[in-house]
Amino acid sequence: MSTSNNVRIIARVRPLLKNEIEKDIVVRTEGTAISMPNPKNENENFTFPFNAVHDSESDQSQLFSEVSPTIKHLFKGNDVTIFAYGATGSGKTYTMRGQKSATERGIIPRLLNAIYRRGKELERKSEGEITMTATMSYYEIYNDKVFDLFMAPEKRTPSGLSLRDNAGKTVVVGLTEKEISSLKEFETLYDKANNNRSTSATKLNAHSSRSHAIICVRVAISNRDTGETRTGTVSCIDLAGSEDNRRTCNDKERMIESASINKSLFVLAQCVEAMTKKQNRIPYRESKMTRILSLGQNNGLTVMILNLAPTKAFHMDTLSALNFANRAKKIELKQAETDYTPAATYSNRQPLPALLSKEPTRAFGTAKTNTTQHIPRPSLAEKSLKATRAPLAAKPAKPLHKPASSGITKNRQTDSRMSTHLSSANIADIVEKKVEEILAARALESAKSPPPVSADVSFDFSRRLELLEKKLEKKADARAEGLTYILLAKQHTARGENFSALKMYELAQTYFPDNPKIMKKIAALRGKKNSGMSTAINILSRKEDETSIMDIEGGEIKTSDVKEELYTKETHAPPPPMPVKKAFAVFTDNDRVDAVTNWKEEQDEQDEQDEHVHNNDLMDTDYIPPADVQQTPRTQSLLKIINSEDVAQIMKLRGVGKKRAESLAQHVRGRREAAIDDDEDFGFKDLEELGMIRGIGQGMVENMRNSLVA
Ligand SMILES: Nc1ncnc2c1ncn2[C@@H]1O[C@H](COP(=O)(O)OP(=O)(O)OP(=O)(O)O)[C@@H](O)[C@H]1O
Repeated sequence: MSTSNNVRIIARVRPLLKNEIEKDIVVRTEGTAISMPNPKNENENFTFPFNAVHDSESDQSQLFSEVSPTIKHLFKGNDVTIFAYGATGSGKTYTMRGQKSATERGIIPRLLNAIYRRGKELERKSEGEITMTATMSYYEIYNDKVFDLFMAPEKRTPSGLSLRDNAGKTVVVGLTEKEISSLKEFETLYDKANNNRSTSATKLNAHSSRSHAIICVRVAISNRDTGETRTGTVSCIDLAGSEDNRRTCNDKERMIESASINKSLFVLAQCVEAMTKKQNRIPYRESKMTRILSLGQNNGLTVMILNLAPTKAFHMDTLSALNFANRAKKIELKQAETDYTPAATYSNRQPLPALLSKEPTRAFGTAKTNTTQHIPRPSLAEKSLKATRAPLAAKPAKPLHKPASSGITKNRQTDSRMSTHLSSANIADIVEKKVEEILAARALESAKSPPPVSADVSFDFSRRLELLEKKLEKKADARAEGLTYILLAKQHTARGENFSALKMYELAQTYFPDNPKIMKKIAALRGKKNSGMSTAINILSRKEDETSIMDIEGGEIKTSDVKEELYTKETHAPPPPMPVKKAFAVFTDNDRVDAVTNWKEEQDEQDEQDEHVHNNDLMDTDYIPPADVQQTPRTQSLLKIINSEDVAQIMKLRGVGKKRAESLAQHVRGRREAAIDDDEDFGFKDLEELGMIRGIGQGMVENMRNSLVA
């Protein structure tokens, strides 16, 4: 047995696609590191070391050599998680699934192939004493709901399948499990199931995955002579792409999908951050995807493939993904039960730099070059196991055919022991978790055999469990929905769409009626309408091939380089006559996550007392611009013209033809019609909001604004 890190992060840069050109390449491989320039200052370079790096020349079989060593671990009865992370169009599906031809098959079919070969070899060598069975389940998480991919979409129940915790593992209740006896059988099932997956075309990828697809293969190795069976599960996850809605030109439905995708990736980032900071509470339960991944919860090996697109068009998304991976790299988990010795066939590798990496995670966009130093230190295996596990680490659930009272007594003992350290909210969590465990055990039992008529489980108790189960499900759904509104609100806030943000917070409030943070945000956003202060606005405008800062102050617009932090924060200023500085950054939702979490890091010390508020990470890290911002006269005139819905007036603005003017007027009309009260201020509130309209953009807004006399 040896000490080893349980998380390996491999970067993979995909080759150029037909429509991409060499001169646009910004991502370079340097041994086991990835380097790319700062989008704001090309003279600066960011460097990120990984366990291994695969450049565009590396083929599917070379990449698979990173994963194949985990099979040994799996056959010893341990769990393995392999996931692909990256922006839309960066090559996740290609990596996990691949193409039909033998050379281009991805990790999943190769893994299955290798499992079969190993199983057959074991059977042959042991002359039948050892046998292997493999069962497969395949599901997707779409809009935070779990759907069985073995089931055709028209047969799905809209609310999806529910999750239960069982002995520290998350179980998807009612999921089809199919035994697969040959590779051929696997391929037929896999192909058929993939047709049930939710994909759609975005501007960035014609077959973009809109869901997280998770394939689980349970491998059971049985010894005929001893009667012993060891079971390990490998989960392969093709995560949905993180994306910038403005670049993908997503419509409303796609935006909701994106909100959900980004929410789970947001929570994933939060989990990773919590693990790296060795926080006791890892918020993995906040989204279904992180719950199922159980990153940092179960004792297993994790291989994360960070897929990167090489060109400038993906610059920000790539930085965001690298930033995410940089955090994940710091995860140190329990000492592995077995050696995890990666294959030595690929040259671009480095032995576990993640374990040695000591540098705290830094935000992107700061002026310094991000080069990680490797400082050896002793293993923190045992310590970090405690740190990375949630304090409520589950004990195996008592099967229901045992006297119910014994299970309950035990739960009580555990709870009272913990209650000296935990808040009442956490105790409620424990109780909820225990009930879920019991329900999960029951779900598993009933899946195996028809429900026994047990004298131990009284009718009353069963009924109580059922009611609790229903209550929990309802609660989870409502909570997920409420969180989605909060996330949407955050996204609108990030884009300066305060009107829509307010609407979203109001919707969220119906799910969390007494939440003081939401109340505060609503009050701030309502108050924003009545603000009256002078402003200097920094707008970070992002175009396909250049990024610049525009300083708008008293009607003057000038372009300048970013000198300090890219993901700027709004700075609060005292009341008039002092001007308030508002820094507004237009960036992707993922960048937003980074920005929010980086901002949070700085605020952490001041905000510690605030932390207990409803234990809600989405709410805790939310950030609302100050309400006290005043617009310049020119901005006000522009907004007045647009909000007038007068096509003739709008057409007088520079660069605006009839079609565009009509479209702008129509947007305003739509907002007016959507307004709830007659006296509601429905018009566009600021330039950023205007720039977010499809086909307008910040450049056009600037143009229109410049055509007005100050
Ligand atoms: N290593 C590679 N070699 C050759 N082609 C690749 C490679 N990686 C990706 N591609 C191609 O790039 C395109 C985008 O890849 P893919 O669909 O896998 O992206 P994705 O990250 O899964 O996107 P999404 O999140 O939108 O589903 C596809 O045409 C794919 O065939």
